[in-house]
Amino acid sequence: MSSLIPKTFAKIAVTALPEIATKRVVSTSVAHKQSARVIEVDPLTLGTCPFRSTFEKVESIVNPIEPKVEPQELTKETGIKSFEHVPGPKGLPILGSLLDYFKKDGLRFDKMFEAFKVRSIEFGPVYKESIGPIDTVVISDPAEYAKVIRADGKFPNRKEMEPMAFYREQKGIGLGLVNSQGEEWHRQRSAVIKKMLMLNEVQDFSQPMNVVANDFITHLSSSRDASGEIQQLDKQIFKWAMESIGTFLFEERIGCLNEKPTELAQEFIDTLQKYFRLMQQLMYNLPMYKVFRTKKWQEFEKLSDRIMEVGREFVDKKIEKLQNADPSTSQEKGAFLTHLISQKSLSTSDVTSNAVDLLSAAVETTSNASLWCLYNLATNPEAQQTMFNEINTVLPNKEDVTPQALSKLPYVKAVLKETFRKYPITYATSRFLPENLEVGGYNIPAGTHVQANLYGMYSDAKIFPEPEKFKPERWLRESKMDSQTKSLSNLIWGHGARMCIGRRFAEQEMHIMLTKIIQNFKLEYHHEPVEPTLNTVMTPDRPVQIKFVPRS
Ligand code: HEM
Repeated sequence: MSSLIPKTFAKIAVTALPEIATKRVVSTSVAHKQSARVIEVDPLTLGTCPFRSTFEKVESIVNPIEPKVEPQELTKETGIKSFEHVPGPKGLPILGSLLDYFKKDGLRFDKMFEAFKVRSIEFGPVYKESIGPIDTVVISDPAEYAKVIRADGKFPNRKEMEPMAFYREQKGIGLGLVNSQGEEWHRQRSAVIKKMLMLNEVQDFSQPMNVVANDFITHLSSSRDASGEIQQLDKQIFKWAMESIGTFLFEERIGCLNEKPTELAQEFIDTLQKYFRLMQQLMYNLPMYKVFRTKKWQEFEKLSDRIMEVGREFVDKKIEKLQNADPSTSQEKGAFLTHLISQKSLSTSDVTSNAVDLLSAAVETTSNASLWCLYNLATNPEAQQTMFNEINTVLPNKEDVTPQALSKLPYVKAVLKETFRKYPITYATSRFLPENLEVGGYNIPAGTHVQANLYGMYSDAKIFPEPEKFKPERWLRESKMDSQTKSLSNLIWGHGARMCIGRRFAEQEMHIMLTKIIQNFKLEYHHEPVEPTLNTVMTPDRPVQIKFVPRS
């Protein structure tokens, strides 16, 4: 048992991208057994990654790749230093630097983004750290990380969300898009990608997003207390996020924003909130649940059972409806579940797993990103006024926020980008290298876990002058920022073939909702500053008490 402790802690410690955890991570050993081959890249399957296109034109990708040169030889021939020379904290045998995270005033797992920054200042733009037996290489130089992006293969490997994956394995349920790997992941992704990343498919959904956002404004208006603040604002935004993605996935309103949410909606919100909270606790703690069924695990299992059950109910209901539908009218535009069910490559269990994956990946991310946006706007009245003026010019009569209107609202988009820069909710990327790679003058062997230190890059004064200031202007077309630096904002969504599949959806729904909030309310903040902490994603460390003053 004692040997389990450092190992499992290490897994937790390096879980920088919260949607992910360790385990069946590296397929490089398999990759090495196969011979190198060139794979034609289908841009649709690959996904759109503007960051990638800035740095290179992808014509072909070699994956999986046979290492052509052994690390030592590479070092001798080219002067590139071997992996052993990568700087980093020394640490103890087996434990590595683990104890640094338990010292008084030391580094903290719930502030891993700060730990990355502190380490990179001490050890440089490429450093390695062993927390337990796992080596992680953290890269803080965008040009060096661009090499990792270029090396991203057709089947990029990332860490799993461990409790979620473990639950599904125990229950014999498909791992779904978030946690599956290799060809299995590709199969799932190919079935979903058209609906999620195609611009016109997502734009078709702007009208229902407007309806949900309008309901949210009504909900906020009636939730204001005597001082104009909204208690448990995070919970209210969570309801919006769930209603928005739920409407898209299940093709029907869930009822989260009703004055009295339906029983199912209320139960689903409570279940999901508890689920995320528990997931965080399980991810950032010893996974004793793998050894015996701890109390927390039993609770997590119960919540997961319920979530899968509700997902299954929605899917079954839809299947029944489709079976009874008139074929000439069953082609619903933008209907996501209908599309998934129609995919011959997916079983009903796959459909349920993917629907539940999308729901859980969508709610926590968009609700926290929106909360940070509102906080930034409330604490930066000038930026808020500029945003209001822009919205008022484009939509003087509070018309629907259409894709056409959004194309004329660059400042609204800049507010979201600047929010991600200040509070990168996914504060680091995660990849297992598919091939040996030179990064920063060191040879990093295939299979190594590497991460881009987004929080470090985004708060680096050499890259973003006055990083502590909230300045959406820096993202506008007319700003002096070079295009390579601008493209860094894309990394919040990951990169390459495995970048966030909900990106277009998330951006559109957040742009619409934020536009409507600023149209209807002036935001004020009269409390102590809020600090970021990790709660699966980067969240405010206390309730955000924003005053919502209705605009006349
Ligand atoms: C603020 C909003 C969001 C952010 C910042 C975000 C960020 C990310 C990141 C960084 C990844 C990992 C990408 C990689 O490894 O390259 C990811 C994956 C994923 N995201 Fe998002 N996400 C957001 C919203 C959403 C939404 C709304 C959905 C669903 C509608 C979604 C569904 C997913 C899924 C399914 C994956 C796994 C994709 C795969 O492995 O193929 N996300 N997201």
